[in-house]
Amino acid sequence: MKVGFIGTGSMGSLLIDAFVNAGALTPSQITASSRTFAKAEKLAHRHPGLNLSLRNSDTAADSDIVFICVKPLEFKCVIDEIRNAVSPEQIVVSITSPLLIERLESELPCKVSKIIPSITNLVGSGASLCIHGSRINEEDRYMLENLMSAISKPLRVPEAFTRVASDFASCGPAFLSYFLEQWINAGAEHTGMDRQQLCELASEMLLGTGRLLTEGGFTPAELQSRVAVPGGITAEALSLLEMSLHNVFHELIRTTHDKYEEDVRRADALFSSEQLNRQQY
Ligand SMILES: NC(=O)C1=CN([C@@H]2O[C@H](COP(=O)(O)OP(=O)(O)OC[C@H]3O[C@@H](n4cnc5c(N)ncnc54)[C@H](OP(=O)(O)O)[C@@H]3O)[C@@H](O)[C@H]2O)C=CC1
Ligand SMILES: O=C(O)[C@@H]1CCC=N1
Repeated sequence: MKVGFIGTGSMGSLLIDAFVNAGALTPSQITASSRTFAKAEKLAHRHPGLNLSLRNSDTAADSDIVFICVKPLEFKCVIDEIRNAVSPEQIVVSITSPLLIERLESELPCKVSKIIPSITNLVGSGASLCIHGSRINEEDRYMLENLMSAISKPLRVPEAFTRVASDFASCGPAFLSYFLEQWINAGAEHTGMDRQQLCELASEMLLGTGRLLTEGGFTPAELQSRVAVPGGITAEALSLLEMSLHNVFHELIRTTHDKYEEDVRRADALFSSEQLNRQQY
């Protein structure tokens, strides 16, 4: 199996590092191209044997599966470059959610899926969200999800729920890290304890909490009631959080969904305006 990566910025290189480190792909199975070629060269230096292409169309033509790892508004440019280089048996995977499957299928003559990774996949953890297009068959699904299972827990989600699922799986590490950073800073400022040590404590706590929620059989509500002894310190602080953060999570979901809708519209408009031009001439 040959796998291509178009765009070796943060996520493109993370996926290549993760697949190679997990032994799921050898460097010689991979071809990469990127706008700033030096970023692709850096990867080839890290993974001797990895193939580089100057043109996205060559990356696409050389691969059974092509991951497109660019930002939503950069997508059209890439699609225009690869449209004539892919054939019906190849699979193009978008790692960004605002490009809709319907749009990708109408623009490309091949099979398409969206697979939304997470920074947690770098350490072989966290989920990857799989949304498969109508041309993907059972064998393709198995191949894609088997590949993703080397670095993550692949979960199928309906396209309509991509945003909320991605809020947790992909944005979540940033949200939780923000929460921890504020908490660590406050702890250090109030008590004088070393930030680094607090960060170590917080990180171990997060890891343990994740394990209790996955392997330990706890729900978030059960964890809270087990820790917060009646009349104790945790209960007091939980009441404060309940009062202070009550509405924040509804607003968070609204915010991510509004931005997503805007990105869908803007990414789609790039394709639609050209379609209109094509119809006029
Ligand atoms: N960051 C995250 O945790 C997650 C991100 N994603 C999605 O991944 C996508 C990429 O994000 P991220 O990797 O952080 O972004 P980056 O900007 O770091 O990476 C995008 C890369 O694509 C390159 N690029 C842009 N246009 C082209 C082109 N026409 N041909 C070849 N390469 C091109 C850019 O080149 P140049 O270096 O010149 O800018 C850049 O290196 C986003 O859409 C995001 O939604 C999904 C899940 C998690
Ligand atoms: O911030 C973003 O747009 C991307 C989507 C998921 C994680 N990062």
